[in-house]
Amino acid sequence: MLSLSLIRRSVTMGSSARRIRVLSTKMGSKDPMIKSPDEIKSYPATIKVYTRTGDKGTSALFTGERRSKSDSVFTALGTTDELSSTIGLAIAHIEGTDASSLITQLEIIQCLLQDVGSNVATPLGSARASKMKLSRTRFDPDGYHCTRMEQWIDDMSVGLPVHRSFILPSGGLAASTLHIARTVCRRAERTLVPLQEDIDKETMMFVNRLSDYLFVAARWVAMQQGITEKIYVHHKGRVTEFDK
Ligand SMILES: Nc1ncnc2c1ncn2[C@@H]1O[C@H](COP(=O)(O)OP(=O)(O)OP(=O)(O)O)[C@@H](O)[C@H]1O
Repeated sequence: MLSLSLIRRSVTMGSSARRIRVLSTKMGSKDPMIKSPDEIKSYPATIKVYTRTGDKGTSALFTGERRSKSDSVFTALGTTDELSSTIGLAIAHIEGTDASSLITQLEIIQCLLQDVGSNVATPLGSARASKMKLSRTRFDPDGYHCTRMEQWIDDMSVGLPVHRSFILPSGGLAASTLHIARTVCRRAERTLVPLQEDIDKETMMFVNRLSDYLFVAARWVAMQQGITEKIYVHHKGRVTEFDK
């Protein structure tokens, strides 16, 4: 079986997996979505990344429906993609540091964001969303991922310095990148709000919890790396060396 995550990536992130699907259709498979690993291995190594079908400003949902790329669904998909990319950058800054134990969690989250994209790309109210597609793209039905992330948040929170004031996005390259990821996450959440009728409620919960996770993760990384976070101070009347 072609793994579900591969199928999902094909819809949401523009990977070569969709080309595999297109190719398998041409090869005459009854169900183009389901291929054995051996069949996939036998595909030519140079599968084209582009189909040119999106050149006129429309693209396809997982249901096959085509919509304008300015549609809210693609805004949400694109923002989820940005979020995952930013987490990838944070991982690159964490690698090889004292905070590297966090990478497994961040990679799991990147995979879950693919699943979020699949959920978004299969609108619940769409007449073209078959039962099979809906069950494949159902996100976190028992709330497992959200609950696990809450546990991760609680675990990381132990021992973090307590501040009475705002913590500024700071704490070194890795922590600051996680803060950027947090802000992209909040933007992703805002893009999901208009789609609430068409996505699973657990998708909203997960993305909302993820911004909390990224905030705590940024602080935890700074602490692991021995970098002091910057705290908000009220500046009115405070003289700096440039004011003299
Ligand atoms: N600009 C976009 N923003 C967000 N999501 C997009 C965008 N363009 C496409 N997508 C989504 O990502 C998937 C893969 O992207 P891809 O670039 O392959 O699509 P396309 O532009 O329609 O096709 P092609 O690039 O082959 O002409 C699409 O099926 C669609 O769900």
